[in-house]
Amino acid sequence: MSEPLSLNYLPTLPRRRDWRIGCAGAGFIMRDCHLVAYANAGFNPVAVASRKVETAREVAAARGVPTVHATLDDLLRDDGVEILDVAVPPDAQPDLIRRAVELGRGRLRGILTQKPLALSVRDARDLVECCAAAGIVLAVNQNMRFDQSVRAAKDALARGLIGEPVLATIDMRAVPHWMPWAEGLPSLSTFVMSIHHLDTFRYWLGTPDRVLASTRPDPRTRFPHRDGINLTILEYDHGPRASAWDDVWAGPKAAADDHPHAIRWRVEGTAGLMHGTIGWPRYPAREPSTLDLWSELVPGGWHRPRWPEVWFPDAFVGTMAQLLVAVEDGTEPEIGGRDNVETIALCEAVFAAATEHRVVEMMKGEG
Ligand SMILES: NC(=O)C1=CN([C@@H]2O[C@H](COP(=O)(O)OP(=O)(O)OC[C@H]3O[C@@H](n4cnc5c(N)ncnc54)[C@H](OP(=O)(O)O)[C@@H]3O)[C@@H](O)[C@H]2O)C=CC1
Ligand SMILES: O=C1CO[C@H](CO)[C@@H](O)[C@@H]1O
Repeated sequence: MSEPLSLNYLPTLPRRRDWRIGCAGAGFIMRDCHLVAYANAGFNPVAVASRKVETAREVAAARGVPTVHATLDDLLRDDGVEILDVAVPPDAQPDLIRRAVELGRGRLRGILTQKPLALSVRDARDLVECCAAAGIVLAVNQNMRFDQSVRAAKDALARGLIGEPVLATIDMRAVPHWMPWAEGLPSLSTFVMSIHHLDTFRYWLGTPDRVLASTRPDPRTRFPHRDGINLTILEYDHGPRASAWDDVWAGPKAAADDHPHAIRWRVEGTAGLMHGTIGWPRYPAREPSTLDLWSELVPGGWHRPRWPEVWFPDAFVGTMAQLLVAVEDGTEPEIGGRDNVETIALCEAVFAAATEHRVVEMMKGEG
């Protein structure tokens, strides 16, 4: 093996680390990913609220957040909060954001929402317009773009290291832990899990021109749902094809003892190829994602750069950083609400293609 290839996989950090962040939601992702990452990065969460005050109290004590508000509305009214960080169920998020804009107008500088921004393009677009009209920067925690291997692959693509992209695939054989709020959502795996992979394809290759998809329920998930295992093909008129197998069943769990769950990705180009793994299925163990690259343009055979950071929780530095940088520079965030509207549109297209058994054409520039 040759010298490690130097790929840019880290986020750009803001000049100020002490932006005062208010945390709306205190569930798994806020407690174990957002707040852990912010502590590591030296960010400044000043207050937290949850639906139940006890949840917020526990998280504040565990993660050292100085102020607990009794209600979410109290947090949204907190004059000391400059940046709002939202992590509540997707069907509760739009109303919370609208209320945050109403109560934070003239004070709040930015909002970071969890993915999906909303469960429909219509709602997502409305949130973008509502924040823009109030002068609040809207960014989305669509954080697979900050998975270290996904980001490094984007750098390799942008530098033309594998030539023109031909085929990209993501093969997921892993079991997400659905939260209770997932029951009753209009879509399960498309908007909660596949969205990561669909957004990654958009990040690497852009928005596709059309979508083919198939879905079936997941035998492990006991509540009624339409989209469980998702099989998706994306077509780009300029050439590339992308495909994800989001196998959230992955066989009986006991079989995984000898054949561990995994997410593998691969991108082939006219002058090279790269493939990698996503370490998340081993969470909470810290297993870094990986990338191996071979290119006609980079001498030395296979390159296997490695890094210590992991997607969960380290990538959550990047999603907050992109918002803070945008607020400081007066620019659109790297993953702005407007961009995420197009990912929601892609989720809608995949869900329609799979459930209505038809090829769906994408409208570009949805945001
Ligand atoms: N980007 C990523 O990689 C990930 C994103 N997520 C997203 O983060 C969000 C939260 O997920 P997660 O932390 O796993 O879920 P949890 O169920 O662990 O936490 C949910 C949080 O939202 C609150 N909540 C529940 N229902 C409502 C409601 N109707 N209105 C307002 N608040 C409510 C809960 O309050 P209380 O407990 O006090 O009742 C709790 O604070 C989801 O949108 C999910 O899609 C999740 C995992 C990974
Ligand atoms: O990455 C993820 C892992 O699975 C979760 C569901 O359990 C998703 O919500 C999440 O975004």
